[in-house]
Amino acid sequence: MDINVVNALTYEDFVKLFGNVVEKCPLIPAAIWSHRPFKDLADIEAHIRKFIHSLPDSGKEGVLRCHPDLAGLDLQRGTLTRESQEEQSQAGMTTLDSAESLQMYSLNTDYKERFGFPFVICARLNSKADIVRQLSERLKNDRAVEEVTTLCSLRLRNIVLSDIQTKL
Ligand SMILES: NC(=O)NC1=NC(=O)NC1=O
Repeated sequence: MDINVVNALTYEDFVKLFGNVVEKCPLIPAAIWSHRPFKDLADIEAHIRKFIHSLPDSGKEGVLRCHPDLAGLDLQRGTLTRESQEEQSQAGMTTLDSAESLQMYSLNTDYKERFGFPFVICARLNSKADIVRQLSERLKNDRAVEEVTTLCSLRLRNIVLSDIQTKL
């Protein structure tokens, strides 16, 4: 998709197209719209990263809390966003056996109790085994915001590198 097409979008169409590049945080594309015209896709990504990293810790934690647990209640209830559903199923979260589901529930619960926000990882870039390993390891330390910006970049590319007209 041509960056000039993105730059010509109304505010409403821009948020309609990019509103969920950061899970359930339409505020972020709504805020960076002010920075158009964008040079290219990387410029859009840079503005989103800058916005997220400029947030106070409470704001960063709020962004993390907008992410559904992997293999959590939203998945079981069928209430995931389209993007999350695709990402979680691609990472094997929809085909866990009962022991794996229990392990994910237990690790996610421990993680939220320890940090006060959910474990977030870019599911598209990790296998089921990677996710369990990272979740276990990160119970010791955390790099969740980097995962959010990586996740966002993949969603952004998915939109920008596809046919814009079909999404408006
Ligand atoms: N807690 C999470 O990491 N959730 C997710 N990661 C993804 O890539 N998609 C999600 O829904």
